[in-house]
Amino acid sequence: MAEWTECMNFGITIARQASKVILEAFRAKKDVMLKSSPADLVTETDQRVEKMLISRIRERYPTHKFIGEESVAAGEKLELTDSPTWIIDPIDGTVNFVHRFPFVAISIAFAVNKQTEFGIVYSCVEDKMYRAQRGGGAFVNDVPLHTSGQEDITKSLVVTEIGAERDCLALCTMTTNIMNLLAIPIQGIRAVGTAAVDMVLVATGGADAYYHIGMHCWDIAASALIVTEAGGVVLDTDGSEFDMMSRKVIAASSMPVAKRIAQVVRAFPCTRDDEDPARVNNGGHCISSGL
Ligand SMILES: O=P(O)(O)O[C@H]1[C@H](O)[C@@H](O)[C@H](O)[C@@H](O)[C@@H]1O
Ligand SMILES: [Mg+2]
Ligand SMILES: [Mg+2]
Repeated sequence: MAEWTECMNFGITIARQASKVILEAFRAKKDVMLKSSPADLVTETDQRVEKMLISRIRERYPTHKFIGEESVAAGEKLELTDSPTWIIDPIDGTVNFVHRFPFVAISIAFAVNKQTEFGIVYSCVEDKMYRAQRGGGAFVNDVPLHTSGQEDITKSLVVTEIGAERDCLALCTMTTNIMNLLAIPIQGIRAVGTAAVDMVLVATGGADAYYHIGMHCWDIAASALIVTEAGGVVLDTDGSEFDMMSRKVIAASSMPVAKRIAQVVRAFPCTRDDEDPARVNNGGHCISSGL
């Protein structure tokens, strides 16, 4: 664990540097581009911040590998090997960034032998630095984090996102999931607009669970470790073992809450992050039945 502390501290330093670029652009006029749907946005700042993070890391750790959201969007192969790999979302919550909705985060995970060794989520506008090292606990601005430990789904506040999909199958699935959870009943549904912040709220105890279908490894790899190091549970939406490439996740305060959500929530078909998007006729996005 201590072996990667120096890397994590470097990640924290460059996240703070990148945040300055994001906050300066946050207030400025933005040129917005679309990716996989009318709600899947990217700006020049997303691309610039990712390039800045990767070049600074590469300068210090020339043998390390990268999985970056915008590098993959530009055609780079998404492959997690046993090599030390930085998994980066330069701006998580780009729709929020474009609208100046004050929740945008930099998410940086670091994996070796396909196991996440540390995770950093920097919520820039809030100035909250969430971090965790495997086996070392979870912290926000150096204060220890613990989940709520809630085991009763009827006393739970659940966070989710509608995501970027706008096809009928995805929208029907997402809204049906929300309706079925509310009918249990749970005490509320929230959506912050950034998967990374949604998920670290479970680590803070401010939410009792988060689930989502369709996000990517760079959205959640860091926050998944932060949740487990805060005493939480992270599973696939079908209740099986979490796999950061599956694009389906439940993060919860306890196993009973996680398992209860897995009983209710249904996923729509999604290509895995590590599947060749060329094999899928919609550019690697979640498959729509065209209903
Ligand atoms: O803002 P980005 O990095 O694109 O990540 C968002 C993702 O695109 C959406 O589909 C999810 O619903 C959000 O929670 C992610 O933050
Ligand atoms: Mg993201
Ligand atoms: Mg992003």
